[in-house]
Amino acid sequence: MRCAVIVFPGSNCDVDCFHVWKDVLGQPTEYVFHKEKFSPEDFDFIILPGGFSYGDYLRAGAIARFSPAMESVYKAAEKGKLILGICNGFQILLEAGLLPGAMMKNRDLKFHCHDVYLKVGTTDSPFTNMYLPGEVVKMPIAHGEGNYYADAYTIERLKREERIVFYYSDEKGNITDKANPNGSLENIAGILNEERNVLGMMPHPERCAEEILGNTDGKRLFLSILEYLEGRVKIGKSRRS
Ligand SMILES: NC(=O)CC[C@H](N)C(=O)O
Repeated sequence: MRCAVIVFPGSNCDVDCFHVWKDVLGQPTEYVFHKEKFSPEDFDFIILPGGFSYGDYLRAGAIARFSPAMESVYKAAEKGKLILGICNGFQILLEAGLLPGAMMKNRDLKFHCHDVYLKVGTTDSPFTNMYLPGEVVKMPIAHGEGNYYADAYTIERLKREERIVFYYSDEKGNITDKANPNGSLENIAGILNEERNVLGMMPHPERCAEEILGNTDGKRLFLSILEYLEGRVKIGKSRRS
């Protein structure tokens, strides 16, 4: 299944994402420079990687969302292609309006770089079908602007439609303020769009997708995508009003 990793000026997780899809999962993978456009038919899956696109000037993701490649990302999203935004990629998806809400600076104004526990909020998605409902996993975070905010109506809707994919939790899965590294509303670490083909998440699954890294909890996210793209799982069993 063909994957594009979009490279913005300042991306720094592009190589890791490329490596996971290409070498760990053995799938065709290409870099697409942010100035290039492509057709929705060219790829099955698109990654907006982490980093500091345009130096995080203005707000993280605020400039990158105007890149020519983003026009192609919009079109691909509309056609139902899978889009995964990790960290800065999530910030870009928010700025682009492909996901609802906004990121603010972490509540303690510090850059957080450490492992976190995450409670899986839904397995009914192309990205999380290989996890168990309510499972607790561990992934690294590394960001200064991960404090997710949305208005009360949007939060209510995200919950009702089971679009909160990961919550920051403690090791036992309790969603507490202490386990919240950045002040995100409802401990939100990742969300889906309404159609469930776009996921934005602050933790880095590509940094925990191989034994050699001491943690493979992120690998199942990429395996879930492959399961879905190869037609072995269907989504839409459990949800939506
Ligand atoms: N790892 C990343 O993607 C860096 C995140 C980012 N631009 C921030 O500090 O908020």
